[in-house]
Amino acid sequence: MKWTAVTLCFLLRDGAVGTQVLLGTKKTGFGVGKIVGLGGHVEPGESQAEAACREVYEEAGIVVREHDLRIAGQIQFVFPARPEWNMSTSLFTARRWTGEPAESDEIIPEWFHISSLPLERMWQDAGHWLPLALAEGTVEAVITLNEDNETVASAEYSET
Ligand SMILES: Nc1[nH]c(=O)nc2c1ncn2[C@H]1C[C@H](O)[C@@H](COP(=O)(O)OP(=O)(O)OP(=O)(O)O)O1
Repeated sequence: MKWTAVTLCFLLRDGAVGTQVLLGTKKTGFGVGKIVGLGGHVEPGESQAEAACREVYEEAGIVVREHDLRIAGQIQFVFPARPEWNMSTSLFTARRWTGEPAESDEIIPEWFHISSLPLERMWQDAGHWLPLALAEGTVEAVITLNEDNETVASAEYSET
């Protein structure tokens, strides 16, 4: 099976009323209209961490240094009806960065409380793995989508 290497990076900040995560509404491309994590394709010659930092900067104008990334796990997104969409996704979180989130051509960034994630506006599978990825451990998951490429056929995951 062919996997496209992609990343997702979740910036976290603590406020008076709990922890928030930076997500964003996708304006173009894959998952347009959905609220998603910042991230995207790993370019040739790039590490996954380098790609995560680059994508966060391109999508929201925020500078994250590689050593401030925490590895939060790995997800295989399987699209049996569109195998060319299969993605192997490296998850990261970060609590240190520089800059304020700014809208880009790709994303409208927005902070959300991790206790009230906008799951109804995200990929349906996010409810299976995102809360785990935002906790302190790591999550390993295989998410298989239905023929509609939207709803979840199966979700196998483990948390460490
Ligand atoms: N089922 C799924 N649930 C989810 O929450 N995120 C998913 C997903 N399947 C893919 N993703 C994420 C992983 C990756 O960060 C993103 C796809 O990469 P991109 O946003 O970079 O793609 P685009 O084609 O829009 O952009 P370019 O890389 O600029 O071509 O979608």
